[in-house]
Amino acid sequence: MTPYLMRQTAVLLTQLLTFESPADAVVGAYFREHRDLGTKDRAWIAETAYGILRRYRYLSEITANNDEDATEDARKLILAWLMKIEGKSIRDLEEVLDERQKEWAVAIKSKNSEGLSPAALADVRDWFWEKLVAQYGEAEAMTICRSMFEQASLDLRVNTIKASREDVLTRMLAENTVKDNVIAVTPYSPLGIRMGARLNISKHILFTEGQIEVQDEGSQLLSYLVAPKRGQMVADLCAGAGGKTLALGALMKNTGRLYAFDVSEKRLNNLGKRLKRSGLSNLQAQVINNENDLKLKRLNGKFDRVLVDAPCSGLGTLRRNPDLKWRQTEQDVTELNVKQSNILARAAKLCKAGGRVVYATCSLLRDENEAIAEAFMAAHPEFKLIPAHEVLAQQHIELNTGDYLKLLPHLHGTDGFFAAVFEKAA
Ligand SMILES: C[S@@+](CC[C@H](N)C(=O)[O-])C[C@H]1O[C@@H](n2cnc3c(N)ncnc32)[C@H](O)[C@@H]1O
Repeated sequence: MTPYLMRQTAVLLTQLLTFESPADAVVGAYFREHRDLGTKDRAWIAETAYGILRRYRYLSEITANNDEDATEDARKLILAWLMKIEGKSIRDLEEVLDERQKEWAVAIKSKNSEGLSPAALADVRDWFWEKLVAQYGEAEAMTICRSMFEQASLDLRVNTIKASREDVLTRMLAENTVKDNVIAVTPYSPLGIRMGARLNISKHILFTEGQIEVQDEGSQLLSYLVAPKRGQMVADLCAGAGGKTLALGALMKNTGRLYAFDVSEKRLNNLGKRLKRSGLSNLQAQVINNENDLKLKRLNGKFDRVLVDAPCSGLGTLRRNPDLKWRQTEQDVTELNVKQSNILARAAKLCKAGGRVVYATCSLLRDENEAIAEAFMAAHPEFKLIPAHEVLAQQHIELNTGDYLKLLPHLHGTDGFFAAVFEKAA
């Protein structure tokens, strides 16, 4: 660490802590504006800033920031991060600190976690903590929150339209793609590869040629839960940039018809770019105004499978998006619940008799998960719940989390996901 790096990180952190935009967008824009920063410096700045976002509440409480000077507060947070989380001593940092910063360091050193609330120790907002405790109990809620302090692994999905997992693994091992070959198959997804070390895969030839995609193992499993068959009609109603759509297309072996809908043109454009690499030709993307868009009407009752990867709080992805802890409010979740129910109800109409609807989120909250699924079943007696583990077992994936698929980072090594499979009476 140098005074220069400290300054750069403090400026970036000050922007991040306004919580006006998603952290990945802020960091991306910052690096585009500071092209002079070298690779190592960028890595240090990004890792420090993300680390602080993960531990923001705890670090803020022990630095007792005064909120008067945002850059000064950011510098205190960096110091607290280095000392309390990275284990640096005042002596380690002495050379890079000015006199005032040394005083801050002495004050930070004297602080411990005594007197901090459980929510502060879990590093989440009170409302989220209370919901987690009500669902999981205090001990597991703490384990879940702490598991989100870790960086997520980099998971890849092999695109079976173009390659096999064996071939990709052999090639990566042969060329030493990851230093020390910290690379393995994923425990559950038959198409996943997990990289133990972070690297920029987007320039790798296997990526540019479309043989691999970046996709969390949990997200890969959701596509298996949809279990589309060759030649079927499948809709991805909230396709976004198409992480799951592309996986579905590959599972369909590029046959049948796959529709990708989303309200965001920008996200569907990103899907377009990924589609070119994928080699899929069975996919049609369409922007809709909302789930009641008239464009969907002619498709009522036509689909064998409908995936609702619903807009959600994203609170299962805090390892990757720690800023969501501070940006999402309880009110946001209540508003999302209305959208989630409406989109799921619309999916029910698109589904044909004997077909299936899969409802999924990357949230940990009952309000966005079980509560939506239960209300759906109560309002739609023509649908029955198919146990998720049975659907996975039929595809030789041994993973039993009960009738619903419920993935948690500390148990499954994936992001937090929820999914329910509903089948419409024939
Ligand atoms: C969880 S994200 C989807 C991620 C995507 N399936 C993937 O795997 O990359 C939810 C998506 O729902 C979209 N969305 C929000 N409201 C919608 C609506 N009423 N109808 C369809 N899509 C909607 C958002 O634009 C967002 O892209």
